[in-house]
Amino acid sequence: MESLRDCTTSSSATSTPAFHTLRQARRAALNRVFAAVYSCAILALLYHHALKLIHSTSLASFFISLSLFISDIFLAFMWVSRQSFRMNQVYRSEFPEKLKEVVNESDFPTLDVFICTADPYKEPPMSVVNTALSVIAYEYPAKKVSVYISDDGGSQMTLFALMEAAKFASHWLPFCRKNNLVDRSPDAYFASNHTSSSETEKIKIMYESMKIKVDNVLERGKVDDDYIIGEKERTAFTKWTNEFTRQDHPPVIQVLLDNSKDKDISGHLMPSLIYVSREKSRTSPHHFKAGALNALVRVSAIMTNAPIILTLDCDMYSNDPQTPIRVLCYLSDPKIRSTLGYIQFPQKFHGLNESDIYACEYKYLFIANPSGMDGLSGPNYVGTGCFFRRRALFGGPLTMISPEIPELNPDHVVDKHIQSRPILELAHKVAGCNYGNSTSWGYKIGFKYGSLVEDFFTGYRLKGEGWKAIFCNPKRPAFLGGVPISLLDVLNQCKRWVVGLLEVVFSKYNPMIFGTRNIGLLMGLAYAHYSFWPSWSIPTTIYAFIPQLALLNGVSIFPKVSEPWFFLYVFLFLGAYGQHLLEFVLVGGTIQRWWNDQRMWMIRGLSCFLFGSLEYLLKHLGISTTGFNLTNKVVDDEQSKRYEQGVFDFGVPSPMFVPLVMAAIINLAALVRGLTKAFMGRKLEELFVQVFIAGFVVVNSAPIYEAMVLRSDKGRMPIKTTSVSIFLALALYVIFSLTLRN
Ligand SMILES: O=c1ccn([C@@H]2O[C@H](COP(=O)(O)OP(=O)(O)O[C@H]3O[C@H](CO)[C@@H](O)[C@H](O)[C@H]3O)[C@@H](O)[C@H]2O)c(=O)[nH]1
Ligand SMILES: [Mn+2]
Repeated sequence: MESLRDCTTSSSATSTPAFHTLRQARRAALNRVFAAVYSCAILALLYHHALKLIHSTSLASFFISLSLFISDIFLAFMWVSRQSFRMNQVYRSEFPEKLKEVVNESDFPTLDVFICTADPYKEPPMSVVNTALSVIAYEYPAKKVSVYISDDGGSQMTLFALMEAAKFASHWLPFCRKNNLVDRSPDAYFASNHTSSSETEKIKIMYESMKIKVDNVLERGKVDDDYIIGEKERTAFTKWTNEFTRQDHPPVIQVLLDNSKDKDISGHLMPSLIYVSREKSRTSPHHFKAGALNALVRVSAIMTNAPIILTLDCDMYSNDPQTPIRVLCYLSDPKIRSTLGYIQFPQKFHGLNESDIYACEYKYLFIANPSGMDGLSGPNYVGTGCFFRRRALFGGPLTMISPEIPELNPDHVVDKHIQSRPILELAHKVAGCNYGNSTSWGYKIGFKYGSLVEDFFTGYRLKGEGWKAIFCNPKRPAFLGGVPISLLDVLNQCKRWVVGLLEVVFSKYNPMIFGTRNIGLLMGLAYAHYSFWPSWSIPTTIYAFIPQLALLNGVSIFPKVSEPWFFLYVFLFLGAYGQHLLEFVLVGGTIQRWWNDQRMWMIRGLSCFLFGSLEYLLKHLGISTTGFNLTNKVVDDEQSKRYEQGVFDFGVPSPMFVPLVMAAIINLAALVRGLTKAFMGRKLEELFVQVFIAGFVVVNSAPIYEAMVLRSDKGRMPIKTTSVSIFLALALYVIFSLTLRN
């Protein structure tokens, strides 16, 4: 890194062109004006609610008004905090080509890549292999790249797959270089429209046979003797004794490629590839992914100690071999270097269906909002596709916190060979499960413990320490990951996030207090917006049931169409939805995907946000212990066919579906009731807003009705869920009606 700094300061003296530029979004001013107008409308609405509360005539009407008031306060808070993303959106461009002309390769800093995996059955080893190969094949000096795989599953199958990958790499790397490939994940390449030649066929056969071997091993559940060829490999597998389980085992560190001596078939050196499975013991906490990353920070410090660290999830392969050079465009800039903690690329996905039915693209979370935070002090860390300065993990820019041994220091120069005895011994020691426990790892240094969204929490804490970050969103996505393709997987993932976010809310680092004080009002609000995500469930649940139950009982709770307040509601609704649609389309979304995005917000509000909050409560009270439930990455054929057709997958019963089905039923009933009244000639003036909301929910619930009544495939709504929900919806109706009458 030192050398890079030298080279760029000297080149900037001769006024080299900038390697990156920044542009402010043109609509910032417009956004601010709209924000001012919309704020007035919100204040008027709250005033209207206050009046209604004061003038309520019965206990029931008081409670209804109160519930609407509370919902709108939450919506108002979410709206206000969201404005922080809209105040100063910026767009960046980088010029890697220019950098390559000016900076010498030998001055490039070294790079340590971390890839996390945790379970061979939920995260297929072949997907880890593809991710690993895609970064091993980076267009970056091989001598400067080391790829570390953290295997929290402690699986010999994963190690075996990576051994195979190391062998395959010696053919794959020259092939990529020679044909100048951009798709360097073999799976992505072979699935793409590639040119066919005898050479391609040969390498494809090689790839397929590796795949068959790896899948065979996975099927058998262990690595049979006939698959083990070399002596070195045999010794590696002897670690898997009878006592070895994934929760209880010694550390395993295996150097599979060594960039000081291993060459590919064309005689070029290859990057290092190192398998690490940290020690596990049932009696010591392992802190899930944050723990795994910290173990890698330590092990890599001992072995290579690169100043730049790239973190990747096992399913996020590189989609552009130039990415590290793009990153250098920022890291080499002396003007921003001193406080630059990390550079985050957006999470983008392959294999989304056309209308993205589950809205897993998370356009706001991964694209629109980060460019807003980038105009402040930088995007949040999203766990993958992020280049860190190693130094940023050791205290603030001005207040370096030294680790307990000098070898872990970010400045330490490794002067021994990675396979030398002292290095391997120390690496095993720092991969020990008790190693981090008595030190500041996870609290003051490294990735931060204490939240299931360790990424969100770590990025936020780094900002608090004074680090800045950059959002880098090139046209060709730098990384591509997989998305869950069944509704339950989507909701479970989001539920875990909710638990993690609430852990941040109820810690001493609450963004509204600690955040606004330490990282500025707007940044604090931005982090607050995320950490209060679960609170969406409150307005969503209230709006999904109260107006409709009131409608079923013929009680009007919103302004009449002829009243001026009605227009306030119209403005608030159209303003919010209109702005959402506009922003969504501006970041490249289609109208259909926008529709599904807003639908998923309703769905999440009634399911994972609600259940996640409950789970947090149980965890907090010590009643349950939720851990990091991995997102499933294995797909069955039928399921993926349904996904491709854009059909919702319910399949297995889950309590999270119950409120969804209840809402679908109650809204349909309310709509029918409202419409029959209208047909019978009664004026709907008083009930119009309620009928409209019911209608809106019904339209959004179309896939639920279909799954309940029309479908017979395996992804249909389980009968059990439907019947429980019908019963509960009836009960809710009866209770509500009785309360209204008393
Ligand atoms: O004990 C654990 C648990 C998970 N992981 C790894 O963490 C990554 C993310 O897990 P996944 O199940 O894919 O979670 P997602 O919800 O899809 O991931 C998002 O949310 C996580 C926080 O909840 C972040 O860590 C991720 O980077 C972010 O993409 C995977 O590579 C896992 O192998 C571990 O290494 N050890
Ligand atoms: Mn994931």
